[in-house]
Amino acid sequence: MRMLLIHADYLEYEVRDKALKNPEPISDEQKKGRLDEVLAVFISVEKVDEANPDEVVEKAIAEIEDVAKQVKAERIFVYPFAHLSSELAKPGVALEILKKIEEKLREKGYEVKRAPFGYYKAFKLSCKGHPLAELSRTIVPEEGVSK
Ligand SMILES: C[C@@H](O)[C@H](N)C(=O)N[C@H]1[C@@H](O)[C@H](n2cnc3c(N)ncnc32)O[C@@H]1CO
Repeated sequence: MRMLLIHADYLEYEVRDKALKNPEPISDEQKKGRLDEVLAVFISVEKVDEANPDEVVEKAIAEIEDVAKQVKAERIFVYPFAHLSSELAKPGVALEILKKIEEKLREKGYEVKRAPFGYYKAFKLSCKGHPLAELSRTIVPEEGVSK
């Protein structure tokens, strides 16, 4: 999994066209979204993650929470982003992993939004520009370690 983490004044998106034949079904309300004072997390789920999705979710939560605490962000925007890797996981697996990340961050008390999966989206992002405002993380499941 590849993550780009941007601490921002705001992130807003608007759904445009389908980017997959069967994108995630969404309500009219989900066609636009915005969060202010947010840690935006752009995530590419990778093929290697398919070996142990639960472990990758746990590691992603730990990394995201570590950065959120450092930048004192209480809102997190989980943003599916297929452009951080050339070895993408299948859409079905990727969506399940992204949903689990969203749910677990919410359980930890963060205000969380997740941008719709499987669409082209316009977005506006206002990066704060401080030294920790732009970070990236790479997460891989342990080789062959079964739970
Ligand atoms: C296109 C661009 O504007 C938009 N931002 C976009 O990337 N859309 C992606 C993700 O929402 C999702 N998607 C599919 N596979 C994956 C994956 N492995 N990991 C993350 N997202 C995925 O499906 C879309 C097409 O790849």
